[in-house]
Amino acid sequence: MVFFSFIGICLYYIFPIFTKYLIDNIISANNIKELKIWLFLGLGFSVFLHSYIFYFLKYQWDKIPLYFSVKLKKILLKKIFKIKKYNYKNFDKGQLLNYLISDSGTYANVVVTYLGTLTIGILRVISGYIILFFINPILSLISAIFIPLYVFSMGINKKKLEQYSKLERIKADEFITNANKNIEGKIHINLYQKEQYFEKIFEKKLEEWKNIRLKYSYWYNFGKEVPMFVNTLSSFTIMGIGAYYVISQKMTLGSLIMFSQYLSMLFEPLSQIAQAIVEKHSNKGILNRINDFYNYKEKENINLENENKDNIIEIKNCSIYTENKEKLLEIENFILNKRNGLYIIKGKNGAGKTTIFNLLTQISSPEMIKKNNKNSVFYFSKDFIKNCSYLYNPIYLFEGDVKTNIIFNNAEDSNYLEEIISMLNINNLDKKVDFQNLNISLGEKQKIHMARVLYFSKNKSILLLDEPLSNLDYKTKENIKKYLSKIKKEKIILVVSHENLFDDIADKIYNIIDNKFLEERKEVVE
Ligand SMILES: Nc1ncnc2c1ncn2[C@@H]1O[C@H](COP(=O)(O)OP(=O)(O)OP(=O)(O)O)[C@@H](O)[C@H]1O
Repeated sequence: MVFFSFIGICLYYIFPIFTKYLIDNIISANNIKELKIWLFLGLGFSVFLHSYIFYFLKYQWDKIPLYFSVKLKKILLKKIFKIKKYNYKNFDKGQLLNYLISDSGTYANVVVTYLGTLTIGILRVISGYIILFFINPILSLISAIFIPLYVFSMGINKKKLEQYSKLERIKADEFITNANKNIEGKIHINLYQKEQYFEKIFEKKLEEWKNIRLKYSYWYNFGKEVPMFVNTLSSFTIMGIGAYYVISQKMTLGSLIMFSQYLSMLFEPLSQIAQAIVEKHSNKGILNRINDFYNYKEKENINLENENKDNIIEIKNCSIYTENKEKLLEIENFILNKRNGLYIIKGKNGAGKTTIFNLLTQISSPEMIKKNNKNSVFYFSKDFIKNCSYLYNPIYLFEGDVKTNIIFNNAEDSNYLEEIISMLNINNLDKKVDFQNLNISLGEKQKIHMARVLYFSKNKSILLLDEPLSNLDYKTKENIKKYLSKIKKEKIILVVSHENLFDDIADKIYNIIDNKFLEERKEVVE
């Protein structure tokens, strides 16, 4: 690209020579015949020059930030997927959407434009200056005085721009989060006729963003205009001094006009450099946060206990706190050895049942666990997550048919899939799941969810089921019961349920009563 740009610069430099020739040789000699040739050549050259600039410089240059931003978007999504599950809650959804949709594009544009403009711009400034020096050394030296002034003017609003660019992004994130909520909640909002209420919140967020954006825009345009002022000032001054040279016949008019054309060619890259520097400052907020996110390092996995081969789970004298540091429950003794079976956890709403599952699968932070004394233990086997399939709520359906929603892109195990779907009475594997999942009923969603977790549990030894019976019909519930009583011989199944349907096939029942995790029914060892 630098090579193509260099050729472009050389071609560009031919134009002022045309002008000088026109003024000093054709106009002064009243040569109409040569004027026609001049016009013809000039036109041909302009077409060639601008075709070259359009294709090799503008179009090819444009590809670079586009390719870079596409690559960056892919990298950022990978990074999002790598964030530990329990740290994910610390990220704002709007912020992550902004990273993927807008910030990555701006980042690529700013970096590529900045580096490109600096390299090509400096090359153009140096070569342009050499030409000016050869035309008129004194005028070129006067022009040089303006260069440091120009450079200084580029950084005049640096601090303000950086400050507002950071703030602008924060407000944009909040706005995107809110916009996303409105889109997701549209039907609910309509049902309660609360459009005005949500519009007000939306407008408030929009207004906050707009006000910061205005301040940002003020400093952005101010920062761009100061170098332009230096530009005008310099060409104005130099033309005045040049006019003196022409009047005192030390320079021809053609040379002065050629000089002024080359001068504008010198100030053009300088303006572009100034522009690129202003862009860099004005997007500092984006550059910094993308860099920070890219370099984001997470705390190492908190190692809870040493490997204990006898038990799958061993929790003794521990308290579980919520993310807001409120005590949720105490577990005096919860030991699950490697004996297969069905274990039920009960308790009122908000007692902490799901939290236990989330802690075991590291969706909730291990920091929520507090050991009460030195004999306390919070242990689950290291490969717990690897060996477990978890019916995690809320239900997640994605674009694709029902079958894809069950097996993702896994190779199809037809017999196994058939066994699951007939047990769950699923008969619409080809049905497309629409944008809002409106064409899938609540019970159908729960069945797809259940089918997925069972399909993925084939080679796993632990199954965690959080409210597996929600919205299901009686027949399907009975089928699930039969199915679980069969597979409990091969797996450890932990179930959170408010229903008593599984009680008679359960090997043990736990209950959370008054914030205490208790064994309600001891295991019957056959
Ligand atoms: N990610 C979280 N951030 C903040 N608080 C949380 C989080 N997860 C759980 N909690 C708190 O923990 C409490 C217990 O939630 P949990 O989902 O474990 O209850 P549950 O026993 O499964 O209830 P339910 O039967 O209603 O599903 C909640 O009231 C909530 O305040």
